[in-house]
Amino acid sequence: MDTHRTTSRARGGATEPGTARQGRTRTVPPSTVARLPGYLRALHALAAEGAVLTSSDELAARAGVGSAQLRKDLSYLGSYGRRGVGYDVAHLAEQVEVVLGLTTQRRVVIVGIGNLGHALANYSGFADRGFAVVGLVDADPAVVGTTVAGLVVQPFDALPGLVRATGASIGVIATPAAGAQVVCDALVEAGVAGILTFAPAALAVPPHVDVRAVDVASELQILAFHDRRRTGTWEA
Ligand SMILES: NC(=O)c1ccc[n+]([C@@H]2O[C@H](COP(=O)([O-])OP(=O)(O)OC[C@H]3O[C@@H](n4cnc5c(N)ncnc54)[C@H](O)[C@@H]3O)[C@@H](O)[C@H]2O)c1
Repeated sequence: MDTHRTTSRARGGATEPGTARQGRTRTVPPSTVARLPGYLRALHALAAEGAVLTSSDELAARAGVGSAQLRKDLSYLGSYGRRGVGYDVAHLAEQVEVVLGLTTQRRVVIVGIGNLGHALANYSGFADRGFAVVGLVDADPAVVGTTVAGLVVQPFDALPGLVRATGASIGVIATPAAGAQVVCDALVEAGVAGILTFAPAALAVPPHVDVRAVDVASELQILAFHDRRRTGTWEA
């Protein structure tokens, strides 16, 4: 995953609330923040299987990281596990959720209801992870007014009112790259705190807004690079 023009907030990682309350402010590094969703997914899977405790080896294996890395990451949360006992699955999941800001449900507006926008709007997995898709917007009159995933697609000029009325704090951009900055500006103007963009374009945002960019083609290019290096085919 590639991130364009992230803000100092995104670059600086997250502040762990428990430590701030205790008078110490511990910053969780961005690389650790990026691994926390994987730990949370593994913890939820363990909980669903009825596990009460887990070891760092087991959790690390499920999350696909080394156990030393996992222990280091969790130490930023003030969670060290108990020697010979391990980690309490429910408690650790709660700690990770607090750090990731998942204790309240986040509302999401999707702009661009084409192939990708449809798939995202219909994806049931967001609700399980603390996100509710509350609004859909498109610029094409043929798309506006249609119902997707139970929501009526709104016109572009309805975006500010929609964000305010729904209390959405995250905007997802699933438009072509050419229109992405205009959509980004409208989302910022409407008051969202974060933007997830799938459009392959660098976006400029003010410092109080975080941007995450999912650039699938770039990820494929990186895989191609590694494949080429492995097979030693460097010449064109
Ligand atoms: N479809 C995929 O699998 C896929 C994969 C990776 C990345 N992407 C990227 O995601 C984006 C969307 O892809 P897609 O395949 O869904 O495209 P699409 O053409 O099917 O849909 C784009 C939608 O955005 C709407 N739109 C265009 N300008 C707009 C604007 N200013 N405001 C509101 N709506 C606007 C269009 O009317 C259309 O409905 C593209 O940037 C694409 O590169 C798509």
